[in-house]
Amino acid sequence: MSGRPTTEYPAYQKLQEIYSSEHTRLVLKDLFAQDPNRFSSFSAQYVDATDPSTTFLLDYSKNLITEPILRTLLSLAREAGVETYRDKMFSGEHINTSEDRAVLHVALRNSDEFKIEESGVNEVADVLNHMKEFSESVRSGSWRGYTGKTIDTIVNIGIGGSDLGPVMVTEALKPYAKRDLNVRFVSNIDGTHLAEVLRLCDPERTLFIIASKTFTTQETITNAESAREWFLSSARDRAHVAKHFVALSTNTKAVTTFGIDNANRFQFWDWVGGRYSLWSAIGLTIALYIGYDNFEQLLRGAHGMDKHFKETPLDRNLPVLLGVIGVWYNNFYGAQTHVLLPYDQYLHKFADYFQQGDMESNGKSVTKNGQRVNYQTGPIIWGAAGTNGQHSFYQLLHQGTKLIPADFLAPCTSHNPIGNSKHHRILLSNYFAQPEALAFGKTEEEVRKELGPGANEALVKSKVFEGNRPSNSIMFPLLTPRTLGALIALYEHKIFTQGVIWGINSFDQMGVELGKVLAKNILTQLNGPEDVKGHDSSTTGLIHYYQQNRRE
Ligand SMILES: O=P(O)(O)OC[C@H]1O[C@H](O)[C@@H](O)[C@@H](O)[C@@H]1O
Repeated sequence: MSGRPTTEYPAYQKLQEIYSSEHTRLVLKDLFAQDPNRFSSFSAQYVDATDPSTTFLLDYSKNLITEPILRTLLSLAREAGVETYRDKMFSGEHINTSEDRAVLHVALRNSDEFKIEESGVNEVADVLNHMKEFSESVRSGSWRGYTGKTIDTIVNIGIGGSDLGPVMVTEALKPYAKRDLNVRFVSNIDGTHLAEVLRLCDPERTLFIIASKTFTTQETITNAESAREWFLSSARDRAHVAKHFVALSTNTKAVTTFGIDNANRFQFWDWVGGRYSLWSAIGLTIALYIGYDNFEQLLRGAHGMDKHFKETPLDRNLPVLLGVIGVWYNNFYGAQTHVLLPYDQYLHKFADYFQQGDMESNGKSVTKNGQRVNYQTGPIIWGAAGTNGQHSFYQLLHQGTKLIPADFLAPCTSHNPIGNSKHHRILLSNYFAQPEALAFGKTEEEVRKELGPGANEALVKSKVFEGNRPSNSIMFPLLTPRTLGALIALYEHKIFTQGVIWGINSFDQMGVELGKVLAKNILTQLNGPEDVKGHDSSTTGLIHYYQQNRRE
């Protein structure tokens, strides 16, 4: 994150040479045949230092790497200053230079271990207590709505980082949830989202959580105002808002203006980036759903990974290993995307979550010093829960023309062992089979043998799997709050590592601004064709079409 283009580091140039001279010889089948110990050399077990039951295995042996390549990739991380910038982050230095802010999501889950000087850090424990008290009163039924009834539905209104984290985690940790409490999410400005959720709510028993770091986000404020209107059409008296609306925000003034009691505001700070905020007050919906103690376990799990990232030498540092291996494909093999494939239905929002986490962080094309990069930065992140993907897009993973590095994740034990774990064994057999098929493929010779003499030539070719498609596999005993915390932090620090290597600022998001500004202007021009001014002919034509065809 020094802002130096990554191509200037000696290790980068060395990697370029290695790639040019060796990549045709990097064949997984051969690498495994040559080294019977490849799995043990290229895998590692993570164990939380204070809770050995929080553990996972990372197998990175099915990657197109050798020891010298990995060593050179780690040299690149060192030359780019990953260790220095990691320490700067943990000590509260303002590494988000464009916004002059510290980057301290690690302080939100710090059980007092790392000493961090930054205003607000000493308030973290108070906010957690506030969240504990509040979530316990709602869950126990002592918090009552305006007619004296208990709360049975939480509606989280927020977008981006104020939505995706709570959505992903409440889905992932459903087995720990209070099942008689419904959680619903409204993010999209499309009135359909709010309308369909409100249809499921009883105003006497619904609690709205207005989640917005800035409390100025158009979608969230508009949805919150409409929700308040809906609520007041039953409750009538504005004084009842206090029992049904709480805010999670850094913006005290805007929350008060909205009419939310200061006692019902949960504070956080500008050093928490939206996409790193589920650990802050933004996690209130999570605490309400799974209980504060489980929320705390989630924080502890992340803290364990923070310690690992901070203290482990780079060659055994799991986020760093994932980061540099990703750089290898992204910058040398020209891979454009990275796919996340959790074989756990509870993790079905994992890829959606890390689309923001990764793409908003590393989707940048200038360095921290303002120089246009002449190399690739953040990959396109996508994915879906296994085995569904196998029946849709895996065809392209196996036989398409693109290289798509993949991460496969799975629990050894299911929370739902129905049929004596029959389902889970089938699920896992697929989890094991897919990376194997991707890596080792199926040769023409094997296909011929299978089809027998005289087989149609085109058919033979179409059944060949070239293989040599890389993947990481991550396995954990059970998806617990603590394990999930560790896994999320693993990916957060991977993203950090890559951002430092690419010399970009992973912590601002200027790219979301332009569209917002244009939309505000266009909103004032939608009445009639005479209002539409200052656009290209395409935009003008589209707005005119809308004006001619709307039925309002
Ligand atoms: O929480 P807020 O302030 O409503 O922001 C919601 C989202 O807005 C923008 O799209 C970006 O800044 C995101 O990073 C952020 O998560």
